[in-house]
Amino acid sequence: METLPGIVIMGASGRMGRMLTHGVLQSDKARLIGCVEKPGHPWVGRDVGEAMGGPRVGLHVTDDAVSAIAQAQAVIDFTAPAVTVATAELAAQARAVHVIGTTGLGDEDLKRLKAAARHAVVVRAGNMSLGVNLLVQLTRKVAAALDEDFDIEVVEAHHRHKVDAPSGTALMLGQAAAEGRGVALSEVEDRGRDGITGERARGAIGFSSIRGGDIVGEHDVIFAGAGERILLRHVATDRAVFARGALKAALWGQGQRPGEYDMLDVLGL
Ligand SMILES: NC(=O)C1=CN([C@@H]2O[C@H](COP(=O)(O)OP(=O)(O)OC[C@H]3O[C@@H](n4cnc5c(N)ncnc54)[C@H](O)[C@@H]3O)[C@@H](O)[C@H]2O)C=CC1
Ligand SMILES: O=C(O)C1=N[C@H](C(=O)O)C[C@H](O)C1
Repeated sequence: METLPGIVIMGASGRMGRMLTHGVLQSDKARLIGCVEKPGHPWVGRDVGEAMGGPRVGLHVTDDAVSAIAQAQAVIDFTAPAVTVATAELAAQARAVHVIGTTGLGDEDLKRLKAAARHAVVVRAGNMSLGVNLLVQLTRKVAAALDEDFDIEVVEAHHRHKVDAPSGTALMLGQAAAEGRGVALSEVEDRGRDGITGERARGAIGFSSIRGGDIVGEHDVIFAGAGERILLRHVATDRAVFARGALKAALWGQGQRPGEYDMLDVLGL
């Protein structure tokens, strides 16, 4: 069915790349037209189905991102900041929807994504699951309802291979809490406590990160007052929740005007 949007997966052999490849292959709403890996990766040149340990699917993994993306209607990208910024330029040239799950992007990276979004649809979120995006909205509401007598702490836990901290999700939750309180996150965030830190600053939003084993992704937002605590929690047990959200975003983005969007736009939350 040539009319279904053609999707390219960046970082196809990664933890998320495999989930995404599987998800698009299973979908009756999209076609998998490209799987990209970095030059020299052992999967390059192999059939992606076989590389994943299953039957052949007739699509070979490539390291030629330029040619793959030129044919795409959407590119799904859960890789690393430098790869994502380079991919944004290719997706913009192809006018393809760029769905970005990559976290750990810096201010300079974000500027370059904004530039790409002048020409194409860019959907970016530190977490693409329905549950976390709902939690973002709940966090904003609870933070707006409580004053600074309630201390806000965001605690996240991930697998031992994760390279960035705090997680992209923790930052989304911290941002929502700050917006609920009507303050700038940059003014109140408190990261990486160690040593004699002094008492907690009133109004601070604290972040803590746990890394270990195969934890998929867990996030708590704690509102700690005198004599009571409210805990909002999301636990991901299967990366398929992120892949489902990313595919939904790739399909939603077809026909949207160029610009920057997030999963709240996609999910209508
Ligand atoms: N927004 C969300 O819902 C989620 C975001 N993430 C984020 O996605 C990113 C990737 O996470 P994982 O899959 O766990 O990492 P991973 O390390 O398993 O996968 C990254 C893949 O990108 C590939 N890659 C590196 N350079 C490349 C290049 N030039 N071209 C093509 N591929 C290249 C690597 O070889 C690797 O296979 C991280 O930033 C993570 O935080 C992860 C899960 C959910
Ligand atoms: O690296 C991961 O694995 C995850 N990264 C995202 C994040 O940084 O929040 C989303 C999810 O929690 C898994």
